[in-house]
Amino acid sequence: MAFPKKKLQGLVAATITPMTENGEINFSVIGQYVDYLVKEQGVKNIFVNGTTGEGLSLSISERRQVAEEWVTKGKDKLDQVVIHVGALSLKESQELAQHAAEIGADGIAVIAPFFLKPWTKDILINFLKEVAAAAPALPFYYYHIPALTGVKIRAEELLDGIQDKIPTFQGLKFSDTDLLDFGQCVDQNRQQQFAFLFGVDEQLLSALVMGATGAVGSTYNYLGKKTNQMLEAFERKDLSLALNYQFCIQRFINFVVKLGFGVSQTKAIMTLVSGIPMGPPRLPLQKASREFTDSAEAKLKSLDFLSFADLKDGSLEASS
Ligand SMILES: CC(=O)N[C@@H]([C@@H](O)[C@H](O)[C@H](O)CO)[C@@H](O)CC(=O)C(=O)O
Repeated sequence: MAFPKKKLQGLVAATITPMTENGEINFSVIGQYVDYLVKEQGVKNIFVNGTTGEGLSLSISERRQVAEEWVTKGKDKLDQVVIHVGALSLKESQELAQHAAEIGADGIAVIAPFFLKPWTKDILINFLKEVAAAAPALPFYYYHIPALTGVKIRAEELLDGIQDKIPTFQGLKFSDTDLLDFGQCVDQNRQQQFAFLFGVDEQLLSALVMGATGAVGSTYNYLGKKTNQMLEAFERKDLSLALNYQFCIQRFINFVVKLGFGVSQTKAIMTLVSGIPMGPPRLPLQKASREFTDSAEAKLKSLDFLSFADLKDGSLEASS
C-alpha cells in the first residue's frame, strides 16, 4: 500500500469552503488560503469537505472540485490532505473515495451515515469497509462525531479488530467530549500505529494527556499558531505553560459559544483574521451577524490573538 511515510500528526485544519456572496464556491482564494495556513498559522495538514467545509451541503460534483483544488494548490506546500468522503449513499461515498485516490490525496475519512443509520458496530464497519475498498491504497480514518450523526456506537467498540476488516484503517478523528471513550481507544490500541486525532479544540490539552497524536479542528484555521505553541509546551513537558495556552484558547471559544458558534461564525472569524473572504455559508445555515463579528473581533484583540503576540507564562491572570 502506498501509505505516507509519516503518520498524520500535529494540527490539521478543518478547511472552510469559501463561497461567493451568491453562494457559489469561490475556488479563486484556495491558493491564498493554503499559503495563509502554512505561513501564518504553521498548519500543514488539512481536512477537506468535513463539517466546517459544509461537505454534506455540497453536491458530489462540487465536492470533487473542492478536493481537487486543495490537492492542486497544496502540492509541495502541505504535508497531508485528507478528504472527507462520507455521504448517505454508499455509491456516492465510494465515488468520492475513488476520486480522492485519483487526484493524489493523502487519506480519506468517513462519518457514519446519519439518515438511515447503522445500529450496530458490525453494520457500521460493513459500510465503512465498502467505502475504504474503493480507495485501497489510501489511509482510511473514521470520523466519529456522534452529536451530529446521531450514531452513538462507541469508538472504542468500533476500533476493536478494525484492521482485520478494513486493512487501510489508519486512525480515528474523534469529535466528541467523551474522554473515557477516547482514552480507551488509545489504551487498547497501543500496539498499533494509529493516528488519534482529537476534534474538540477547547479540550485538546486533556486529549493530549490521554495520548492524542494530533488534532483536527475549525479553530486551527485562525488559532493554529497559538495552538502549536500549546503543543510545543506540552512536548517540552511544560504543563503550566500549555495550560495557559489552553485556557486562553478556551476563553475565546467560550465567549463565541455563548454568542452562538458554528460553521457560519467560523467563516466570519476566518475572514476577519486572515483577510481572505470566506463568504456566507450555504442554506440551511445563516450568515453570522455583524454584531457577532464585532464582538468576536473585540475578544480576539483583547486576547492578543490578532497580533499573534506570544503568550507569556503567567499571563493567565492578565487577560480576561
Ligand atoms: C462540531 C464541530 O464543528 N466541531 C469542530 C471543532 O473544531 C469545533 O469547531 C471547535 O472545537 C469549537 O467548538 C471540528 O471537530 C469539526 C471538524 O473537524 C470538521 O470540520 O470536520
